[in-house]
Amino acid sequence: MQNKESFIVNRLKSVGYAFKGMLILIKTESSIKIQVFIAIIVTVAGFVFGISKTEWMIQIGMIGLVMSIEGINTAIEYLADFVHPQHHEKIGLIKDIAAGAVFIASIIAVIVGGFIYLPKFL
Ligand SMILES: Nc1ncnc2c1ncn2[C@@H]1O[C@H](COP(=O)(O)OP(=O)(O)OP(=O)(O)O)[C@@H](O)[C@H]1O
Repeated sequence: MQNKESFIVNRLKSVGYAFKGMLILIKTESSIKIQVFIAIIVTVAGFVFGISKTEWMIQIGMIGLVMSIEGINTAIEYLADFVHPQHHEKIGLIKDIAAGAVFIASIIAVIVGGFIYLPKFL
């Protein structure tokens, strides 16, 4: 019983740490602030254009995809600066690849956004 309780307490603590990490990300990273702003704009657009339930699910999925990869990219940047604060070609490569992942997700999100909203104007 004690084991089960400590399991639940540990899970709750982990959720708390993850929540703290999310707040740090939103408070300190300018790129994620821009993404939050875009997420608000497309959410408002979703209501204005009355997008379908499926379109909402896809839109929310895209927002989650971009923001979560941005979070991982930020963590990689912090880790890279921590393990090697000096300028190094490999650190630059690691950071560029991590940023490339965000770029891929963002391009996909823009294309998906086009599929959702362009027909509303045509
Ligand atoms: N220590 C380093 N050694 C080599 N190149 C680096 C180093 N730090 C950064 N760079 C290069 O500069 C670019 C920008 O790095 P930086 O850490 O400022 O990321 P950023 O994309 O500006 O991040 P942010 O999301 O915080 O705006 C990297 O993608 C990399 O090409």
